[in-house]
Amino acid sequence: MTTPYARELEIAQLAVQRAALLTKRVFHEKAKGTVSKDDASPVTVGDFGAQALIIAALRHNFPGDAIVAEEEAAQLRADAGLRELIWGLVKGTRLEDEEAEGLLGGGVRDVEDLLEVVDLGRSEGGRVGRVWTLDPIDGTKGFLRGGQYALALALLEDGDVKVGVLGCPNLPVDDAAPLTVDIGANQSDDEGRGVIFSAVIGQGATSRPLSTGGLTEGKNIKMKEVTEMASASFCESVEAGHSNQSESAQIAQKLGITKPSVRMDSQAKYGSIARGAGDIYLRLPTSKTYQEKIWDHAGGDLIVREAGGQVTDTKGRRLDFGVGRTLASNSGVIAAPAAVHGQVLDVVQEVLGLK
Ligand SMILES: Nc1ncnc2c1ncn2[C@@H]1O[C@H](COP(=O)(O)OS(=O)(=O)O)[C@@H](OP(=O)(O)O)[C@H]1O
Ligand SMILES: [Mg+2]
Ligand SMILES: [Mg+2]
Ligand SMILES: [Mg+2]
Repeated sequence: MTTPYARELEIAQLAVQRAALLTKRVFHEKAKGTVSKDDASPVTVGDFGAQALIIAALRHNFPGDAIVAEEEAAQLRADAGLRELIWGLVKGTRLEDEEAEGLLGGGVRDVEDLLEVVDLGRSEGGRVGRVWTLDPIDGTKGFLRGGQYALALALLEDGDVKVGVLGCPNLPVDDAAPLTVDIGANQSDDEGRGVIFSAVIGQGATSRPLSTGGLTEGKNIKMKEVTEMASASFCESVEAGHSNQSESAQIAQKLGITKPSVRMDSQAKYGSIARGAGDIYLRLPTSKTYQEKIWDHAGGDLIVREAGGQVTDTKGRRLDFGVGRTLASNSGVIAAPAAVHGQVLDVVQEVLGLK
């Protein structure tokens, strides 16, 4: 019998690996084709290009599955220059290994098809059936700033995360490399950087170097044991608008944490704590109206849980990916080693006045 989700995992990892070739090219270009979305957040030719390449691989391999992806083609339909720029990048992006490229299959046919594949990610999600969540560049602000970013892909089945893949081109390959605090900019994908984190439900979590060809061998990863809070630190967002940083400082103080938080963009935070390079990921709501998006958390949630962690919101509920495109029934995120999650949750609730 084959291992459950083996094919989904292989395709997801290869699709992320191929799309990372494109995002790395854009990362090194000064002009990244940035446009502003309706909510004033940025999107680049890298986001659109990576979304097109990953969805083309899913369309070919799993034609019946629904896809919930972050970007949509409306802005490309209105801007011929922008879509030609993206098409130029997409058509030239192939894995160096022909067998791996063959497995992905299909590809994007032409500019018209580019718009079509991007818009295949408009599913409303939900509690029934197979749904892929895709964030082609998670941490676009980090990507623009020269910080961390991630290509994030996950498979939900009936609302549960079954497969999670995070490609992090700017993180060290070495699982034991310490996280540096000055991590909000000046990151690179030089030699020794670029990693894919993956997990399948019930099968543990792995990391492997991001390659330009086929998949390299993976290693199992585990969260670090936190024996005393004084030696731990939080891993948090860079953008002050994405997580309440003054409340997290109070929580750290109450827990006896003295080290400064490691601020890092994107789901690279989940990957970093899953491999034991960081300890605890905290994301505290900044507004009552913002709803977290499922593509910002699905992959990271499974990778951390499969590495020995627990992930809940600030009310202690598991993240619910089955309610649509957002985590409408959750508020904030606490990801920590299972043994200390309860202790962190207690203090979070005390500071937020939730108990
Ligand atoms: N107001 C608000 N509150 C919370 N979260 C928000 C908010 N606005 C945006 N986002 C989402 O944050 C995603 C990036 O999260 P990060 O934790 O990496 O943020 S940060 O860049 O480190 O600050 C980012 O993902 P990308 O758009 O893929 O970059 C957004 O989806
Ligand atoms: Mg995101
Ligand atoms: Mg994104
Ligand atoms: Mg975005």
